[in-house]
Amino acid sequence: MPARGGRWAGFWEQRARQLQRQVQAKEERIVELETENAILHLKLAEYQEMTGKSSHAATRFCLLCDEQEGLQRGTRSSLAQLCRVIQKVKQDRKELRSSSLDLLRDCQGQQQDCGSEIVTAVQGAQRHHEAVLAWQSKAGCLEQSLRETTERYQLEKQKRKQLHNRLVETVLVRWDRPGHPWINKTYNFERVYGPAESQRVVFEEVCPLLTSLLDGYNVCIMAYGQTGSGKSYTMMGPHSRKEPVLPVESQGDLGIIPRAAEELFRLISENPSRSPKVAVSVVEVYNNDIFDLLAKDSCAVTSGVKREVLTTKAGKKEIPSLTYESVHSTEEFLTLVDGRLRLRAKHATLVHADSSRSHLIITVTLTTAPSWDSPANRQSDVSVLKEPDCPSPRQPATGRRHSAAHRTSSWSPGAAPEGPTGHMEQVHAKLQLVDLAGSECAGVSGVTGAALRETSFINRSLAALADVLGALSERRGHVPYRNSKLTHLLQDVLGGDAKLLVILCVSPCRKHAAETLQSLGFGTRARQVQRGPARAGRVAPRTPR
Ligand SMILES: Nc1ncnc2c1ncn2[C@@H]1O[C@H](COP(=O)(O)OP(=O)(O)OP(=O)(O)O)[C@@H](O)[C@H]1O
Repeated sequence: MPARGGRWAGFWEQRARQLQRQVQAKEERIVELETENAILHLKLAEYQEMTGKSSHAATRFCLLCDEQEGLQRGTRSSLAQLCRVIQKVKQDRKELRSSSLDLLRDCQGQQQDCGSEIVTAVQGAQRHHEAVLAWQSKAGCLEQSLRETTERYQLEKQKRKQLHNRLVETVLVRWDRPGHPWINKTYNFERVYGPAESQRVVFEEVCPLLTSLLDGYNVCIMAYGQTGSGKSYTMMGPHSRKEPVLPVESQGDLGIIPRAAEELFRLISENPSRSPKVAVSVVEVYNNDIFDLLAKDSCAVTSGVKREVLTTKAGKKEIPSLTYESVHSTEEFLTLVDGRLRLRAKHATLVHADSSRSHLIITVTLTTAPSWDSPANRQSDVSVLKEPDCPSPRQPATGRRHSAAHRTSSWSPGAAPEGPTGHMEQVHAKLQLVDLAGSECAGVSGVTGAALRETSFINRSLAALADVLGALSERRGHVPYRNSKLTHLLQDVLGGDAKLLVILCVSPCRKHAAETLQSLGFGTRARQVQRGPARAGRVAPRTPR
């Protein structure tokens, strides 16, 4: 038994050790497993954490996926829209292309048309250019020749002026009267017209004066001579003619007055920018009284109304209330003057069946637009411009009608008419056309009674005119202007700055030699009158046919 018990004990011991070893191994294994478990727990925790993270990431991913899906949907719809737009654009582009092609074709067509037009235009322009060049060269030649002609003209003008001043024409009078000393006398004048010379030739002498008139000079053209010597013929034309027919040249016998009117309006029309207004007054000096032949009575009938000459503050001679009428053409002028000439005093004498018994003075006043600076606007130099209280009509000598005065549109030429603004218009220049009554010897003309009285007044006024010219030519201190109404009225012309042309009408007949000598003497006096710079007296004798 102890041996067997010992063996069992050893066995059990061994067995216990074995089991112990096994338990130990198991415990170690458990520790190991626990360690592993812990590790695994750790890993699990780690994985859990990772899983958490992953699920968070997955959630975010899902969200992103959703978002992306949404975006994709949006993109798809946008894409679809875009596709539609692209389709539309493609369609539009197609249409645009086709319309562009059409347009291009049109443009090409138009371009071709334009091109051909441009070519035509360029060719035309070239032709024009060539024409312009040709005209320019022609104009250059013309300018050059105009310059040369102007220079030549100026030279000729100067020469002509010098010659004109030096050369005069001469009238030689030889008169052998039984019982009287032999007369052999020469008279020098600017120009002498023979019986055959036409009215046109006489007017050529007058014509330049009208240019002077428009340049602002006062001009006076006066016909002087014995009765029947051709004064009225020279100034107006023949008595027997009907109303003048225009143009004046078509009636060759018309005198200075119609020709001057025509030339005046022609010159005015040549320069419309300065276009002065033209007004006319018609006055006669009859039996040493002044009559306004344009004045009308209360029934608007024209009659001669007596007027007086006044001296203005500036020393000018004016006829207050003198009637002026505006005229705008030669026709108006001639109609007016012709009508008034019928009122002129006439009387048959032995020398002349239609003798004028008065001095006729037609005044043409040119006025320009009102100017603030004009002397007329600064001060009127007319003292009194009132109508006489009781105008006295002329004593009738020809059975003509006379009645009380009635003023129409009238003004004094010195004061000038008022313009539309109420300002005085400025007198530019005055043209006086004077047809004097003829000097006559009562014995020769055979007049008596009222006609003799007229003759006496005519001769006295002509003598007064000759006295004035004598005083002026001798430069006497006193010039007797007031000795007659005629000289008083013409004072500004005779002693002033007007260009004066005296036409002497003289008869070549022996029986009128005394009167002819007297007229030539008058002309010589007139030539000797030297006044201001405007003019020297020019005298041109004329003999009737
Ligand atoms: N150069 C001329 N050519 C043709 N006829 C003329 C010429 N000169 C004058 N006569 C004529 O002589 C006549 C007298 O002329 P006009 O009436 O002109 O004279 P006057 O000098 O005016 O006379 P008065 O002073 O008496 O009025 C008229 O019939 C006129 O036609």
